[in-house]
Amino acid sequence: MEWLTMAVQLPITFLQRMRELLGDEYEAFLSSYDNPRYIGIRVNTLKIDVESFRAISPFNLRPIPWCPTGFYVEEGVKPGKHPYYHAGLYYIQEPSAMAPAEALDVNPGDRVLDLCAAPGGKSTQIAAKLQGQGVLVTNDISGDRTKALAKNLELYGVRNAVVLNETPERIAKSFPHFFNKIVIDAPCSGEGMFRKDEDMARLWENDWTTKYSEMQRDILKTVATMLMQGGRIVYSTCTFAPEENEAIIADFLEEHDDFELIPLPHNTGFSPGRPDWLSHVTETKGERDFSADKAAQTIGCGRLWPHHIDGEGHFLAVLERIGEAHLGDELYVAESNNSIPAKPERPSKQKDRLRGSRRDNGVKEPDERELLAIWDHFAQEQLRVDFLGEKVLFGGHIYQSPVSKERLQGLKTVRPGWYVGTIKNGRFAPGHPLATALRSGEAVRTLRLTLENGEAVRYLKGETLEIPASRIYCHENVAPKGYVLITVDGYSLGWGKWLDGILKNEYPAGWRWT
Ligand SMILES: C[S@@+](CC[C@H](N)C(=O)[O-])C[C@H]1O[C@@H](n2cnc3c(N)ncnc32)[C@H](O)[C@@H]1O
Repeated sequence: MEWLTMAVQLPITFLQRMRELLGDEYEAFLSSYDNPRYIGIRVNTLKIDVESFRAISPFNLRPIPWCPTGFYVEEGVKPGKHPYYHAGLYYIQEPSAMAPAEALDVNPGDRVLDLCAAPGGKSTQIAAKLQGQGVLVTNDISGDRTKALAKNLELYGVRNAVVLNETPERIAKSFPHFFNKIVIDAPCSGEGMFRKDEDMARLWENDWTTKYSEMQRDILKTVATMLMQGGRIVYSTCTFAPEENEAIIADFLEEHDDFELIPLPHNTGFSPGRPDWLSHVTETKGERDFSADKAAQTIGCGRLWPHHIDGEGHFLAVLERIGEAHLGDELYVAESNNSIPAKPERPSKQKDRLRGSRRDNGVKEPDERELLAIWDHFAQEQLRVDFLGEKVLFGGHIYQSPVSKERLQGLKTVRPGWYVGTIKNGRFAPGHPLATALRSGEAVRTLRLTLENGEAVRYLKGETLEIPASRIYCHENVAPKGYVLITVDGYSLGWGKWLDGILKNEYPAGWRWT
């Protein structure tokens, strides 16, 4: 393959196609590759509101026009190297990539599917819009990538997400007409990311548009079966090729007369879709003609161009299913009664009972109900939270799940919900994600660390800290001994265990500051 060397190396066949399509605009497009790439952060409103973050922000912030919680930070700053990043106060995200979740128009209580979700940029953005109410089913076909997805959801303190590692077809069988919002951030040829990620340009092949467009068409068709009437799908790619963009939308509209395209506003940096480029698809790929009516509608799609806006190349389209959505009244979808018992047993009694039951017959393990009761007791004694959803035991761990167990039956589930902890030797050991999703008043003991004396970083490095009892803030008559929620300036970081002036560090080894 031949290349043109700019600040990045660009494939010549790609540039020839862009010259043909863009005409007079081509030179401006090409010179955008010599501009620096933009770094964006998005404030996590599950943890802090935008104004409060602006007041404490360690970086200069410039608003991103299409995302009210998104900001550009200056080149050279390292937003991933700050205790506030470890507190999940913001997500580092390419600015254009913030557009699709905004167009999805998510509200608390919605049932949302993020089908191609790893590493979680859109999922964390959607979760912030849900504000803990409703359900987010987040999925990726790559098992490896779901690990980063789960970790990001945990870092950002998401309480109502299920993480799956499935094919669209298998999810569709379990969730027919279940969702009212779906985002498909489709696998694509990635042409819009060449400036940000040189590997994308290096690996690009001329036939990728054909390969990916077949995949995208199948995904969109399958996903439509999971959307309820009145629901909305946002389809997005980070590529320029019309085969993967307007052509996918025109074909979909042709085959689904119960859907309409909702035109995107073009006042926030979005350029219109390019119906005129569909003839290029027909000519070069020999594909059938698009109906004039459906083709014309694709002008309502949105394109983000690197020579028009401060961000990389993106495409998005909003599709709505005609009809009215009926979500029901529950904040969560799970139907089971999950109330915490009024008078839980003391842990010591539970421990005796569990040990006793093993002694009686030599083999009996505590059953699920007994283990969940230990979690109930911990929550009752140590936390000040109204837990929503269904508590479930899964792979030896306890979760609060926003959907009923039956829904997930047979699906490759990475996380059935919010991981709250596990039972070890008859006692509840709180999980790290329980801490990251708590606000400072929600645990009975809190320790506030600050940036100034370096204690927050020492905690994040896994060090044991000497802390006098007077610094442990305790609710009511609770003693300082026990699990303590550690915060930086009041924003949760993780657990510590305090005893006699020593804070044992419970920050997980894999998350540590290096
Ligand atoms: C553009 S990336 C997603 C980025 C993500 N939405 C974000 O904002 O962080 C596309 C993802 O689609 C996944 N993928 C590819 N084919 C898929 C399929 N058939 N079903 C679900 N996910 C798929 C890939 O593993 C990849 O992680």
